[in-house]
Amino acid sequence: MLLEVKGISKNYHAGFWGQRMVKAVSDVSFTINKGEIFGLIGESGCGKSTLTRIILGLLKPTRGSVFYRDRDLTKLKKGDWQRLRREIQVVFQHPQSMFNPRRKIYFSCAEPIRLFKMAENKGEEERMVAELMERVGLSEDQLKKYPHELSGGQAQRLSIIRALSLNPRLLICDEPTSMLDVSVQAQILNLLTMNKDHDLAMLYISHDLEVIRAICQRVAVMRQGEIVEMGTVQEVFESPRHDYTKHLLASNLEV
Ligand SMILES: Nc1ncnc2c1ncn2[C@@H]1O[C@H](COP(=O)(O)OP(=O)(O)OP(=O)(O)O)[C@@H](O)[C@H]1O
Repeated sequence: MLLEVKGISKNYHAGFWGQRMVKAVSDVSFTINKGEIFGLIGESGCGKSTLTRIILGLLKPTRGSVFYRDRDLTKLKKGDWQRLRREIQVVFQHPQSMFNPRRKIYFSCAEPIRLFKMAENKGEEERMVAELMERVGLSEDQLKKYPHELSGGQAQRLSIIRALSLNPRLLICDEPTSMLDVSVQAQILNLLTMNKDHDLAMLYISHDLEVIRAICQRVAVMRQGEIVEMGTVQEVFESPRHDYTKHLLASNLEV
């Protein structure tokens, strides 16, 4: 097992005086195995972002633990996180947020190479960046551009390749295709799944049932902060047990 989310709950204090309590996530547990793609389906506001931020150590849970290779991520110190950052990468819905808007694309592509001291010298760094560009099918001219000059699909392809270039063990994908055209979505999914044989595990968060069905092995359905159903993709899609899942599948609506 690579990741174990164990009894995670998160309450927020809302309202002007913080007197109202919002239960954003309630007692959520699941595991992700090495190399597995685990899907999390949920409507807007069900607590997906809160959960993602807890796994990434950006938010402390009210209760529960997140074990990554037997270490509790909720108790890690900053220095320990720096070492783990390379192993746990994330791809967001808005790829532009991964790039520094004032620096050219080259800067952002070379950033992880510099951060993790992956290149011996400038020449090697440039070769590594050029290789990244080739892997996503973008010309090297794009490196001289600024992030806002890239299309959403180009930016997402780069953010994925940038994350994968660090050879992470876990990739958290938070609605990576929801802002993109259908034609571009397929490219993104190909890029994500081409690394399948490299033991890369993924937490794939989406409201797109078709995508989840196509790429995941197991799936959890989340509603109002709780997991209402979990199983293999076959179990959940072919014999759903919970009314909410049945409703989602029957209406075949995007959540
Ligand atoms: N800082 C906060 N203070 C108070 N309530 C919050 C806070 N952040 C989130 N919430 C509430 O917690 C619940 C879960 O929010 P969260 O952002 O995790 O959901 P989500 O599934 O990621 O939604 P979306 O897809 O729209 O981002 C929502 O009801 C939200 O209003």
